Amino acid sequence: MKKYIISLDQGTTSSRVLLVNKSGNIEAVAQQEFTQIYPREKWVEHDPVEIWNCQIDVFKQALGRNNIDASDIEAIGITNQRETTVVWDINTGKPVYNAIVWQCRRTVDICESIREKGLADKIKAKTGLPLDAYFSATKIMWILENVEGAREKAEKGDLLFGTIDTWLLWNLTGGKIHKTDFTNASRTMIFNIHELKWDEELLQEFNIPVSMLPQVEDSSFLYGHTDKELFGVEIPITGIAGDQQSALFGQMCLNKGDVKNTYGTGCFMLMNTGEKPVASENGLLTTIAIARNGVIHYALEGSVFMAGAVIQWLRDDLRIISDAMETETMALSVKDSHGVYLVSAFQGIGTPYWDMDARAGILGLTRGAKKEHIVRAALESIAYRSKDVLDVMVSDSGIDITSLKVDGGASRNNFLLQFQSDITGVDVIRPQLVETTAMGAAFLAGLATGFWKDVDELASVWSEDRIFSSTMDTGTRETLYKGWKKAISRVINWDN
Ligand SMILES: Nc1ncnc2c1ncn2[C@@H]1O[C@H](COP(=O)(O)OP(=O)(O)O)[C@@H](O)[C@H]1O
Ligand SMILES: O=P(O)(O)OC[C@H](O)CO
Repeated sequence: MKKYIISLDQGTTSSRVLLVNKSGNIEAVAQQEFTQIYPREKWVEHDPVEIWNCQIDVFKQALGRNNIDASDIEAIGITNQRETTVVWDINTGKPVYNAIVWQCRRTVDICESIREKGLADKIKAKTGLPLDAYFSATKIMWILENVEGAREKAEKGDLLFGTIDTWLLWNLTGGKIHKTDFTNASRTMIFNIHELKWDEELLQEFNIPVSMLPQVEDSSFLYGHTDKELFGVEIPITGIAGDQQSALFGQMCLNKGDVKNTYGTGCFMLMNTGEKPVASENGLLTTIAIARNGVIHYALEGSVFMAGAVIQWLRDDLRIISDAMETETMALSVKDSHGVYLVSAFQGIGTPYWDMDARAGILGLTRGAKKEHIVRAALESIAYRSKDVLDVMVSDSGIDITSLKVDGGASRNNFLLQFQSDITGVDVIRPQLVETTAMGAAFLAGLATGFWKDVDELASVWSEDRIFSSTMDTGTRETLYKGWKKAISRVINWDN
């Protein structure tokens, strides 16, 4: 019996590898950061070759440091930063341009010209996504229009497109397999989430040749085997999911109404809405949660751009803390925020306000305000923004949320989670393993091979660390949240 599942977690700033055993314990972790490329204001790129090398290096490190033989690996699961776009030449395997990262705003003008053609509603109806530069479609268009010779090659069928999962899969299989899974496809803005295929009409509108696109498969599926050259043995690759969907699965949010919130640089909240897609009236995305055994589950997704990043700002720019860990003690050293609110609209504000002209502010300061109050207000702002998203998720889905599973770096902060519960009135559940993103891909890979028999077996792997329940009375909750809404109203449209 093979001993391990390997999870490759290719994130926006680093590549990680986790080695998971049958009991669901993590036996080894390796991680490496890679270069962020900012060629111009608001442009963000990664070098796909560096990403590949970095991912394979950490893979080999994880095996080498722990004396693991590749023949002991049952299967590989891949989870990845989503939307980030790579286009490469089928003949050379070389990218024709850097990867255009999900954060990159270079295609805002392309989006505007698509909007002028009156296509926004159609795009939302077909793909579940608002027309935005965030998603892959306009990034592919940009490469085809701006990289010399790319359009001609693409028309001849010589170029391939992939999100990062597809790029890693292609390289792991020695250039043999060009596939993706439904969760990643649902982030491209060219995938019809109802018909479950690339949308011919949108492809025509965007002038993207269908020959570039990967075949779409279930998230738990035998995609192919690693090239023997890499590890001396051929290891099956049997799981793929975008990182937020992988975290949803890793949190065992398998049923309609289950919700998770990941507190990282930003916050991503996803609710499993079951086998039917739910359209949002309030700026949430409708996306594919997971595809297993031929069954699709959909999700509603809301995101907050600045969450843990606010804490980094306090540390690196305001310099009122030296470590993120300090914020918990500082916040607890004062009895409240002393009326201070911090709205972290540094780059505009998303769900449900969607105002790119909003700017950040620290409001309600009096002469008695201390840095502890500002730190507390910063942590509270993460919880207030998550409540903003949670409230519209309830109204759009018609499903009452009674508990919220949490993960991500900032979910280590007990003050934050207690305040999250207080301000929402919802139980906040932190699992023992906060590596849920990587675990989700490991679970998907292990389920496909029978390493784990079924999800019931996995349910015993997931265990709770702590539940935070509200101790705040309704009156206080309402007063505080009213103050938050007032603070929001002051920063809206600031830069206009
Ligand atoms: N104890 C803490 N309290 C508050 N924020 C924290 C704490 N520890 C880490 N963070 C924040 O969490 C983020 C890192 O979380 P992580 O899940 O690694 O993010 P990402 O995957 O987006 O890089 C950072 O922005 C950091 O400021
Ligand atoms: O790599 P992360 O954790 O910042 O996640 C990025 C998201 O997938 C973008 O949609």
